[in-house]
Amino acid sequence: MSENTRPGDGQSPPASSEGKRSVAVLGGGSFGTAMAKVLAEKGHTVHFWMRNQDQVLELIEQRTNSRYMPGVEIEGDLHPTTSFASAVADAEAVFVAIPSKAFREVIRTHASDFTDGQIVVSLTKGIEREGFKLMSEILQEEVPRTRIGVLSGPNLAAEIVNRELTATVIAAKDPEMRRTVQELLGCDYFRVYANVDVYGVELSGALKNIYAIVSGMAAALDLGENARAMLLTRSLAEMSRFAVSLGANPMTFMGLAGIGDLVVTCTSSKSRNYRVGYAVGMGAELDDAVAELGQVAEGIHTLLLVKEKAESVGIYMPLVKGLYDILYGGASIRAVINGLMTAVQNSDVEFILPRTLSGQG
Ligand SMILES: NC(=O)C1=CN([C@@H]2O[C@H](COP(=O)(O)OP(=O)(O)OC[C@H]3O[C@@H](n4cnc5c(N)ncnc54)[C@H](O)[C@@H]3O)[C@@H](O)[C@H]2O)C=CC1
Ligand SMILES: O=C(CO)COP(=O)(O)O
Repeated sequence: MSENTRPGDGQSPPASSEGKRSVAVLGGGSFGTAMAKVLAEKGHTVHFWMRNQDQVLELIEQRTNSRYMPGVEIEGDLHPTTSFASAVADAEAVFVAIPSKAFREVIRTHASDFTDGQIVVSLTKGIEREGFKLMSEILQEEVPRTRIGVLSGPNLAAEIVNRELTATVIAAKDPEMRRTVQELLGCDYFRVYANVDVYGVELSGALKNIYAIVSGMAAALDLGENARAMLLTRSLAEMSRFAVSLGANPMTFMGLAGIGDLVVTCTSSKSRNYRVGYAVGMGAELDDAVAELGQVAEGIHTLLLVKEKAESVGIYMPLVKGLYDILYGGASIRAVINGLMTAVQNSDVEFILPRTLSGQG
């Protein structure tokens, strides 16, 4: 599809003045920029908070964020700022795109700036080490009087900024909140579906990053199309086994936030996690691959936490274990693949035919 014919290009009617609402986006990286752009183009007043003053100035003067989204201009009523309090003060909804490592610290530092009943939506796909907490759980602890939700799905920022057709999922218990987020974000290139399984949607978004690293590695080794399908399917089996054991709804994994996000992240070199896996598969050291990326690849961190958690609750996760052995245990990729391929053969869909525990495959 050419730039001129993209559904959102100039044909997307901006929100009418009565549809114009005030929102905030926290985090000046790739995804914060993409979501600020969607919201501003929809015609809302967007308060865009980031810590870097130079980035704020560039956004004000040139309407670009060249460090994270070179060549992308943001139109509309955008208010970039380093003042957290002024960003969230009048916002009906606050969208948080802060990497998981800094998420609690940022929210805790500014907790008193949030207002009671304000909608706060996490866009972050990661897990906190201490207590294996998801971002919505952190929000619940730090800003308990807000209304909390999670947005997750196959949402590559690099495509959203070009108005390429995208769908996502808002997960929240409160139906009114789900509707509000659908209204705020939905437009002719961005569709928002709803789910009530907050835990499943959120955990799925974090887990798929691990498998994107694995897939990137497999692509570097040119393992073939059958292998790619096997890997994707067994990744889905493994992540859903883990998440369901912790309380997620298995059906969530059939949706956009499950299989949808897994497919896009495991098959696209636009995914940072996939790129890290690819680089390691080509022989790079992990630290060099991450440094070269210059952006967050949550899966590296999530891998450690999930490996630990899976062992502590006794969930069999051979792909997580294999990736951990490669990245942190010095195992060769070929030896790990060989181990996986020669493990005892087991059931395909374990929700239909339960896995035999002796045949850990
Ligand atoms: N980029 C993408 O395509 C998507 C990303 N996400 C998720 O969004 C989250 C954020 O990722 P990106 O924006 O892509 O990362 P990024 O690496 O592009 O940017 C991270 C941003 O966070 C800021 N940051 C880091 N520590 C901070 C702190 N202590 N205080 C204030 N700001 C801080 C950085 O300055 C930077 O602006 C991640 O959890 C990621 O998984 C979710 C969907 C799509
Ligand atoms: O979550 C994403 C797409 O849905 C982005 O994935 P990466 O963080 O690997 O770029």
